[in-house]
Amino acid sequence: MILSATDLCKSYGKLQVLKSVSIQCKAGEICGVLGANGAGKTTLFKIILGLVKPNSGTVNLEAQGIKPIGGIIEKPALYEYLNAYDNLNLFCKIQGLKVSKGDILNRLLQVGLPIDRTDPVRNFSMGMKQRLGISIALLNNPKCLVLDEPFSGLDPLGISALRKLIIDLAEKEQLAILISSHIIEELSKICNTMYVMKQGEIIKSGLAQDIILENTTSFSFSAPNIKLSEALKHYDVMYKGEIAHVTITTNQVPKLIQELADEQIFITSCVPELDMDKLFQ
Ligand SMILES: Nc1ncnc2c1ncn2[C@@H]1O[C@H](COP(=O)(O)OP(=O)(O)OP(=O)(O)O)[C@@H](O)[C@H]1O
Repeated sequence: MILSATDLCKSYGKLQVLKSVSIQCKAGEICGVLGANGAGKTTLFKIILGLVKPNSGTVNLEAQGIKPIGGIIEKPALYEYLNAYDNLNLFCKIQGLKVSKGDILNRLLQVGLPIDRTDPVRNFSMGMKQRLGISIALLNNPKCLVLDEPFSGLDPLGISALRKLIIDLAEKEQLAILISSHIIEELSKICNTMYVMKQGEIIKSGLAQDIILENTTSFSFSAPNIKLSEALKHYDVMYKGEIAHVTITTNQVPKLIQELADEQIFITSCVPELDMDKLFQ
């Protein structure tokens, strides 16, 4: 296990922000922390990064080297008036790294940044700033990367490009990556494991796929002739055009698809719909 945080507690005055939080992440794993605003995600990440001291509990990092962990909290801290190259060069100096011009250009390429952009990073899109932030976080080769709400403020294309970069870093570099978000769809597409946080406590944890399926109480089925189904009359169903929203558990889905196929209704898509109340119960 690269990262093991155990029984972390943190209070600000009377407010208990973290109540015995334990979390683990291994090499090559992308681990999501899902929680509503104020659940304590940023505080947890700050403690893991060593920026805030917990009242009790431990953070153990199984990594050698001068920087076992790197990360971005809230948004990347960049020198807005410098260009990407100069930002990276300056952070290399701050972190005591001797690098050539070629190394810096390679690092920009690694995170998919154009090396011909010489204008200040204040002109950069949020997605480009996140990439540069990740490049800075990766200096000195940490084994663990912590990204607090990395998708916030990005458009769908930016989200998908950043998702690809994060998956590559986990798979190719075998980094242990911790990501927070309050949007489950963002985490479900990228995480292997997931922790659900509510008011400073971990209320659920496990494989991301299992958590999603266990908390899915309805599916939407699409087919051009779905409204003609007799089988669906035996289910709790609501129609919207060619889509039927059916209250059904995951293990009932194959039977329903078979019943529909027997009626010559061939499903073109079947999408699980998470029950957020159940998820945060
Ligand atoms: N330095 C601080 N002093 C006092 N209270 C704080 C401090 N930092 C965080 N808090 C409080 O701790 C709680 C958890 O905050 P935190 O930022 O960790 O939550 P979060 O899950 O990251 O929320 P968000 O998704 O809105 O960023 C909030 O009630 C917040 O106001």
